[in-house]
Amino acid sequence: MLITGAELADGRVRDVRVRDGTIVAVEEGLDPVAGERVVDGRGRHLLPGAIDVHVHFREPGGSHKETWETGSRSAAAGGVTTVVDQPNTSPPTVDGDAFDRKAELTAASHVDYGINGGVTPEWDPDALFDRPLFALGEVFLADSTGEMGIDADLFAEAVEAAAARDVPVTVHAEDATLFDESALDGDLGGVGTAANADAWSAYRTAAAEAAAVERALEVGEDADGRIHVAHTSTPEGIDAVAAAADGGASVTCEVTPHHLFLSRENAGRLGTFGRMNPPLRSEERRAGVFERLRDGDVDVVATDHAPHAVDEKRTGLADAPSGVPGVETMYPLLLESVRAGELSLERVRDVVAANPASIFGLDRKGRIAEGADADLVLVDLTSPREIEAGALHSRCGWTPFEGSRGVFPEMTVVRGEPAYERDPITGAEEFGEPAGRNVRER
Ligand SMILES: NC(=O)N[C@@H](CC(=O)O)C(=O)O
Ligand SMILES: [Zn+2]
Ligand SMILES: [Zn+2]
Repeated sequence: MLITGAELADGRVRDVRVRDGTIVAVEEGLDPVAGERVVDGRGRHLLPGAIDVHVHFREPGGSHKETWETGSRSAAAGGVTTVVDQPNTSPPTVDGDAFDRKAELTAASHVDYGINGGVTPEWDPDALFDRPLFALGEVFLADSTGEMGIDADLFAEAVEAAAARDVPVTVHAEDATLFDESALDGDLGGVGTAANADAWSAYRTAAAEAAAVERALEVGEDADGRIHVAHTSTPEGIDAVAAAADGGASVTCEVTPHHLFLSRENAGRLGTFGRMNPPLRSEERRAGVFERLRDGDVDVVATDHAPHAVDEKRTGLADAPSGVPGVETMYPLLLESVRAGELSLERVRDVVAANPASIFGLDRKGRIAEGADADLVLVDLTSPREIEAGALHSRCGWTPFEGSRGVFPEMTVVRGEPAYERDPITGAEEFGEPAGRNVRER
């Protein structure tokens, strides 16, 4: 495949040649060779495929919410070429058998993947570390979907075990002792009202995140381990990680599209569909998180793609499961911010591709350069579309970003094979055969 005349994130206009799944040339004036497919990239941008280090594809155990096939289809259509699946499936990915079972299901994946190992009192670290594990995580410091919250001692033990093998630990940082139980008492205004939806944000406080981030950083430092804080939802959490990193610690943080683009002001519209952990924050905190993305303290944007069925989300606040889908809309929303002049394209490239690749040691991924895997996304920054659930591919069938604008891929390529293509003229879509490969297999 030869992609001609596309602009790269740094402004260079280049032809990119792909052979046997690898980028073999990034040059000007390349001529097609016999039999080579030529893709006209003129007027478009060519970007590295996103590496989404935080998804919940729900299998095994939750196939009515999402499957490896539907989740990875959604990823490909959103320009995500590698996903990392989290362990709160059923059974949880905490031992060798559970890991192997999940690994079999990934045969349906349209994109490359990593499988994380989880930590519960029953976990089997030797069996997990023996396998092509992506990383530990998310390790839950408080209960979330799957009730995998663990205590301080087990957390320290897990971080030490990972540090001994130089494996990073992705942490869900909330401290349940600092949740405000009173926020869930009394009259919550009934299902579907703004007061009802907003109670979740009042309950799972910003202070609970800050305290847990501090604890994770301390434990990481004591063990000389590598800590990656998942879905950091507050400026305070991001600043704590940045300060520790400045002090020389091996720590990074991730933020989600929902904490960047939604706030408690959207609670009325979203109702229980806006319930997730950590919860939506004030508009002021949301703006602070976005500022830190723009200015450099945020290392990674990852989706925490956490699909639940519509009828599950429609129950009352107390019963609705936490989590929102997002794997297909992350790159589009960020690219729309680029189009609007709010973020630079290089910054977006770094947080979705280059940084996750370097933090998690994916040497062949996250960049457009000779010798790298040909994981590529072609986009037309002049053509945003309105986000509609009906046009997305997740099995869950809804999105918290309904009605927002996004710049969606024209084409997504995984190791040289088209995983998704949209005909810009007819709008018709095509998906390639499942091609996913464990990024730790090599
Ligand atoms: N974020 C969520 O609210 N839910 C996630 C679990 C998690 O990431 O905490 C899920 O798996 O549903
Ligand atoms: Zn989490
Ligand atoms: Zn998660």
